Amino acid sequence: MQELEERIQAEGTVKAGDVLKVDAFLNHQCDVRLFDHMGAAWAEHFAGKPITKILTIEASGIGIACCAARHFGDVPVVFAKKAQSINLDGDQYTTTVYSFTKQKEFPVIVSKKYLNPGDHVLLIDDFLANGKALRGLIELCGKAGATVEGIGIAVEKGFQGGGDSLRAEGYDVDSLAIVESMDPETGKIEFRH
Ligand SMILES: O=P(O)(O)OC[C@H]1O[C@H](OP(=O)(O)OP(=O)(O)O)[C@H](O)[C@@H]1O
Ligand SMILES: O=c1[nH]c(=O)c2nc[nH]c2[nH]1
Repeated sequence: MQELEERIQAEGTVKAGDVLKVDAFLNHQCDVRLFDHMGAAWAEHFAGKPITKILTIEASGIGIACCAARHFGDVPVVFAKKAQSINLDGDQYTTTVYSFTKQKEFPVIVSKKYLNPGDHVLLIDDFLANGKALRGLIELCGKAGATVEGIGIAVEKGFQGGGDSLRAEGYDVDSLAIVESMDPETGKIEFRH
């Protein structure tokens, strides 16, 4: 998606440790017009799939998933929580996920009320790196008996391999920008096309 690549080139910075910082528009300050265009792009890619629900993971996926839902007939958006809460009641599907940016394991929790065997799920997230977050969401869908119809990602870091492993397993992964390489010394970012 040209618009997203241009924003990354213009406003993204490359940090040590394979971190791309795009918090000016994607995952701290949020450009909802861009999010809306991203939702439209996924709707075009996944047209014809019987999507009944969007599933994401807190925190950064939530805003993007909500904007995307407007392009999928306002299907419900469910976000997996990364902490237990007194506000979480009843039976839950749970697993654990290693967080790339926080560098520790988190529980990942969805109430059984909000993920069901009849659901055809589109997974949405801001970043795909090693694929840990998506593996967690896929596991929760498996536990619920829900079908994963596809995966929509804003920025995939292709060199970390998570997306390619999922594609090799047959998942339809639509990443709107795939970073092939990035250099913290020069700041140069190259995309896969
Ligand atoms: O493919 P992976 O290696 O799993 O990396 C991608 C995940 O990392 C980030 O989450 P993180 O927990 O770092 O932070 P967040 O709270 O900003 O969503 C991002 O939002 C993805 O969910
Ligand atoms: O802002 C972010 N930058 C990254 O490089 C990254 N990788 C996973 N999650 C990420 N979030």
